[in-house]
Amino acid sequence: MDTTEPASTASRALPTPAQLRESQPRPAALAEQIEGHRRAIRRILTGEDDRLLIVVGPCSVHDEVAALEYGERLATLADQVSDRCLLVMRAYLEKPRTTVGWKGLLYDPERNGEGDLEQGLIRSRRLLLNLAELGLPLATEALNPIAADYLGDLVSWTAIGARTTESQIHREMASQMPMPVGFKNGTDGTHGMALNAMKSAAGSHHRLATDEHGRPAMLRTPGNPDTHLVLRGGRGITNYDADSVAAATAQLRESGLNPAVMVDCSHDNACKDHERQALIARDVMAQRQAGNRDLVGLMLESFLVPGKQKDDGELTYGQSITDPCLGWEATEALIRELG
Ligand SMILES: O=C[C@H](O)[C@H](O)COP(=O)(O)O
Ligand SMILES: C=C(OP(=O)(O)O)C(=O)O
Repeated sequence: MDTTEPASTASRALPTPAQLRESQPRPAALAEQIEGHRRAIRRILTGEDDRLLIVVGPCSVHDEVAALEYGERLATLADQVSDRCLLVMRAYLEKPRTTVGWKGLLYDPERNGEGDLEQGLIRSRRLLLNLAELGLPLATEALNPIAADYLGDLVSWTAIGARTTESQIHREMASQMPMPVGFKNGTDGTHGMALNAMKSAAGSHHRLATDEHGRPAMLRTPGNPDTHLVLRGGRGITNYDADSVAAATAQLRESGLNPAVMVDCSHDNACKDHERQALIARDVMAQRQAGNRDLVGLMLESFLVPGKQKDDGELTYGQSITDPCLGWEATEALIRELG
């Protein structure tokens, strides 16, 4: 028998979601703005609004100053293209890792491996408030269900990532979310599990969760009718081409689900080559122009400076430390061309 003691686990109390929200409240005008953004996204998903939904921004936020500068530029562009596109900024504070790695501003804001969830939560909420004040709708990936309780009131569109689409816990969480939710296809490139996720999230669940005061609670969820599929490729297979999109939308229809699809131009669709994102976006637009109105949205990973860098010394301002991103100039030119 192995008698080795497990490594000791240190515990640090955190503010409750209610306490954090109270210390950094969402003003009433912002609440109205966010509800308006959620409605606008829903209208695109149901086809009532023909504009293109574009979720665009850094793979991850590691530097709030650079994220805010990006947000300012995006807000200006969003106004200029608003007749054709609805731009939603990726403000991703939690990163799912294939094995291990930095998990995002929320967990380890100083990126020194020590972790500081209290500061991470405070800084994440402050950043979302500052970005929302720019008038931008915001997107995040909801990874830890408890984190969503601290930040979800500031978010207009949520992703459930490729690594968690099959998780019942995430489907239950999505079923309670007050905003549209995109389920990514799995990391193997198949989309069946995302369709199952949409069916599950549409229904009501009894969730074992915590309430806004951090107390364990049984929550009965209302079900979320505003979910959709995000095609992101997987294991060397891309799935943004017309045949793959047609196969996915046919299956969505057969399952009685909304056929509205977003193509993630990054991740396995781009084989992690950020420059391919523009080619993919143009291919999707050509499909739209050829009459495919099930294609309602695009996701782009984009930051101020193109590419990515290792986080092991002096950093280049505005460049990703996770997946490679399009730079600002290429992003702006591409978005002006789309729609
Ligand atoms: O979007 C970011 C990454 O693709 C995801 O977090 C996985 O990253 P990793 O494979 O580098 O851990
Ligand atoms: C992690 C992400 O995507 P995926 O779940 O598709 O890998 C992401 O969009 O940051």
